[in-house]
Order: sequence, then structure tokens, then C-alpha cells
Amino acid sequence: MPKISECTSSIYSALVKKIAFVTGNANKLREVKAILSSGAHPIEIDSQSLDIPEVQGSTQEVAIAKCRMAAKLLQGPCITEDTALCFEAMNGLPGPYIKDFLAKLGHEGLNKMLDGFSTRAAWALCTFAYSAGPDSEPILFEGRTDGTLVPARGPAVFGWDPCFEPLGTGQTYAEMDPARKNSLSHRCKALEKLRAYLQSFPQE
Ligand SMILES: O=c1[nH]c(=O)c2ncn([C@@H]3O[C@H](COP(=O)(O)OP(=O)(O)OP(=O)(O)O)[C@@H](O)[C@H]3O)c2[nH]1
Ligand SMILES: [Mg+2]
Repeated sequence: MPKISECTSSIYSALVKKIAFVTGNANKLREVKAILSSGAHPIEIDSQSLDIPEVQGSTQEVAIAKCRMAAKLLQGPCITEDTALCFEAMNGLPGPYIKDFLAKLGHEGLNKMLDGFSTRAAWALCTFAYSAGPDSEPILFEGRTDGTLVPARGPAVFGWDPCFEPLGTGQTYAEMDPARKNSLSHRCKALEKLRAYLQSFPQE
């Protein structure tokens, strides 16, 4: 079983100041930089755009394999991220396969997938993985935001942002000011746990 860290930020002090983030997604990179550069103990991102092949499996298996491969390519510590969009009516699918579903079906097709089902409930799941290096097993940090899949509203800048309306907000991610999305998103919840973990490292 992969190790999933719990968020216990209050007991930690800030010691890691910079980390390599391996992703091919510029929108992810922008949000991660915005979230980690804020707060009392900012963490700087050294971005590495590498094309990492992705395995099939659960969100955890996909996240672990991506991070293992990234640490091997970099020959050093790094973080990676995998994002899933999960439909309640489909027991969590498309999940980690949302990238292909979005590319082939678009926003309208994603909505059509749920026609005929009794619920349009969905959740966004972000899984960060941290590896200390090529010989270390990645550790996972998950963040989840619940919401509803809706017909697209707002600018189509980032993936399925226009189709996902977090519960109780009345706005899709795409309609939100970036700071609002970053305050309640699946990504910020996972990064809060990762930040706490990175800041728990003993001083060298
Ligand atoms: O509307 C969105 N709001 C988000 O907050 C968000 N985060 C990720 N995504 C999209 O969901 C798929 C995940 O696939 P994914 O995790 O494998 O990412 P990726 O392949 O683009 O990059 P990476 O694997 O190199 O990091 C890709 O289509 C991403 O564009 C998002 N869409
Ligand atoms: Mg990917």
C-alpha cells in the first residue's frame, strides 16, 4: 500500500525552500507556483518539463509510477502531480483517464456522458507524489473537492475547469478569480499536505 501523508502543518517548521516539479502542463505549473509561493514559508518551484509515460491503474498507482519515473530521469528529489475528475454515477470514472476523455469528447461530451444517470455529482482529486530520489519510494498527498458536472461556463483556459462547479460556490472553476480557485481547489488541498511534509525535514 502506498504511504499517504496526513496534514499536520502546525508542528512543522519551514526548511525545504525549493523543489523540482516535473510536469508537462503549464496550467498546473502556474497554479502550483501561485499556491506554494504564498504564505509564511514560500517554496520555490524548479520546473522540469519532461514527458513521463503514464500507466493505467488507480489514481495512486498512476501517481506513484509517474513520480518514480521522474526521480529516475532527474536522478534526484522531485514532485509530480496527477489529477482525476471522478463521476459519482460511474463509480469514480473517468478518474485518472479524464485527460483522454476530455480530448476526445470535449466539455459537451463529458456532460452527455451523464445524461440518463440520476446524479451529476463529481469530485476533483489531486494526487501529489514526492520522491527523495531514484531509490526512494514516492509518498502521496491527496486533495479532493466535491462538486457537480455542469454545461461549460467561463473561459476555456484550463482543461475541464468550465464544467466543474464546486459545491456551494455557484461558480465553475473557470468563472472564479484564480485566487478563489486556489483557495478551495483539489490542488490547494493536496499542496497544503505536501507543504507540511516538506517543511518537516530536519535541518542539515
Ligand atoms: O480544468 C481543469 N482544472 C484543473 O485544476 C486541472 N488539473 C488537471 N487538469 C486536466 O486534467 C487532466 C489530468 O491529467 P494529468 O494529471 O495526467 O495531467 P497532464 O498530463 O496534463 O500533466 P502532467 O501529467 O505532465 O503533470 C489533464 O487534461 C489536465 O489538463 C485540470 N483541468
Ligand atoms: Mg499526464
